[in-house]
Amino acid sequence: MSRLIGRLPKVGIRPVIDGRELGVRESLEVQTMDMAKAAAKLIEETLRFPSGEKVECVIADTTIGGVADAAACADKFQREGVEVSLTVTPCWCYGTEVMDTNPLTPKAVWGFNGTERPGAVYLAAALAGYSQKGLPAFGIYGKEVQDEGDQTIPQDVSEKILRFTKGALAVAQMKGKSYLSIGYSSMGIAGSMVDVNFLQDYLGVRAEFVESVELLRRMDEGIYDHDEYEKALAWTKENCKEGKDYNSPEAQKSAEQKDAEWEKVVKMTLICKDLMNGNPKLKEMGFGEESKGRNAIMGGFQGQRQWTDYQPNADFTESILNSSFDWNGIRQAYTFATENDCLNAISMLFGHLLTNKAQLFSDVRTYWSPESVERVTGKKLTGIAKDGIIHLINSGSTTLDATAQQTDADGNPTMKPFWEITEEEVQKCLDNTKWPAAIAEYFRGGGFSSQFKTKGTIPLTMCRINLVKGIGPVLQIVEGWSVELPEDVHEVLDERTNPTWPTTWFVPRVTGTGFFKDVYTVMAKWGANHGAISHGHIGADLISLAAMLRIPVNMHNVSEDDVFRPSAWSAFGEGLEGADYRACKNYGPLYGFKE
Ligand SMILES: C[C@H](O)[C@@H](O)[C@@H](O)C(=O)CO
Ligand SMILES: [Mn+2]
Repeated sequence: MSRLIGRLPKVGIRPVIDGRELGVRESLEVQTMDMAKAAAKLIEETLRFPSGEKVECVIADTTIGGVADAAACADKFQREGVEVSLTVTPCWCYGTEVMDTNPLTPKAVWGFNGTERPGAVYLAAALAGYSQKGLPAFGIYGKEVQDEGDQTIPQDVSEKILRFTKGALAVAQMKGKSYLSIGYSSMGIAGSMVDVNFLQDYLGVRAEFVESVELLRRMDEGIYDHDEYEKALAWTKENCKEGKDYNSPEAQKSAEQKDAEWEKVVKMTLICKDLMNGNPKLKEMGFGEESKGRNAIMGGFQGQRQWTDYQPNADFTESILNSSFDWNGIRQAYTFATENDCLNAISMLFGHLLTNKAQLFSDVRTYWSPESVERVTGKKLTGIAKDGIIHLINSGSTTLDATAQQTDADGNPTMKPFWEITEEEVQKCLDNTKWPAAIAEYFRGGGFSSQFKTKGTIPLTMCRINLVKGIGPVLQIVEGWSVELPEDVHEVLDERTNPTWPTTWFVPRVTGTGFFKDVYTVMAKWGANHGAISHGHIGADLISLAAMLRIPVNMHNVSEDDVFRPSAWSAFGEGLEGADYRACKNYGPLYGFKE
């Protein structure tokens, strides 16, 4: 396994019970503990961290029948590094006496839907207590009544347990880590004006700043692993084939200049990794401070313009970091934004922590109506693309995994967590990517952009956090699919924009109403120039995660049945989206401590 940084938070399971001894408690001990064990088994057998390790659960030493038991459990959880709390019970318990009062731990309560003992009544009492005390908790209650001895976890319950746990673990993994800003504001892009207080208050993430000149210093002074550099350069020459040079003959660089640029972009990649997470090799070389890194769970590179006017762009660096492999083999993808768009990096991090997969970073560039496509290509869009497509494209930062050259068990194109990716699939991702010289009018300093197109049809979810003065952060989410256009249509559309960059043709799932009226409206409602795109339909997971972080969702196309938020959200009224805004405002940022 290849963990990038940090501790692995554990999931604490709290079996709560009716505390009345001499009959009631004793009769429930086994059933209650068994529920805890079943929940732990489900979580441990299903969930993994993006670094590949299995998620670990910690069960309280005893069932919890009153406040003394609850306190003993809280102590154990603290000792064991528990940062997520799931309470389970089949019976009546004393609501606030057995509750978990840690305000920073995301919480859920699963009340067994049976008839012999009132688990659901306890759930209602518990959730009322959590609401009254301002500690939002997710309530989990199966749709169908189960018999007393039934130890299975129904499908609807397991879905909710896993959705809650994935989101809560994402919250816990971010906490205490850093966003590493290399350079600062890029081309006036608001998302690159890193908002230190937003990171701190909402995510528990600190902002770390490094001036890009540090890359020059480390290159000039040889502060990188020289053996790794030789290996990386050889691998790059072997696997990263230069594409067509689209520059005018006068603007084209010589082969020697290009070779020198390749050497630089490879060094930049090594150095950015070291800046994020450190490297023991540097300590051996006498650079103790540099060897430590910045504890970064994500980062971004300004590039444009001061750096790129002068030096090769970081497209290679960004694409390789965001991929699930490099010269060292198959590994966890980094989360690394181009144009230092911190808000897009956070959106990518959400996707990465929820799916364990590498993420795409794109400009949400062009809405192509069927009419426009027909006008410029003479061809009609067909299949799922028939009502229009959105061109996702950007220099740098899109993972090479997004070539979608990996396959699932049924042979369909997909993107996978790194531990499921094979060497052959890595090779196919690389073989389907070319590296054309950067367009000189944008990138005077040169460099190489990754050029590929995403295979269709794979399910995708695009999301994006935006900061809105007066509200704070809001999250937008759109589920859809990649679509592959016939080569002649692709070429005409691609050549009109920047053919040196990676393209994903995206079809959002539209509903005919509101923000999802049609493809045009989805594009028109997008809140910024960038989107973070994850493989899979993960809108519901993102919605639950956003609620944990008190970030309202301003736009999504997830079915109402799949929207799962803390039970207190129902107290803010019936319209789900308006209630989400009111609830997030009421609770405020998770780490926004005020006097
Ligand atoms: C080359 C240009 O400056 C691009 O980088 C620009 O179109 C963007 O990506 C803006 O987000
Ligand atoms: Mn961009």
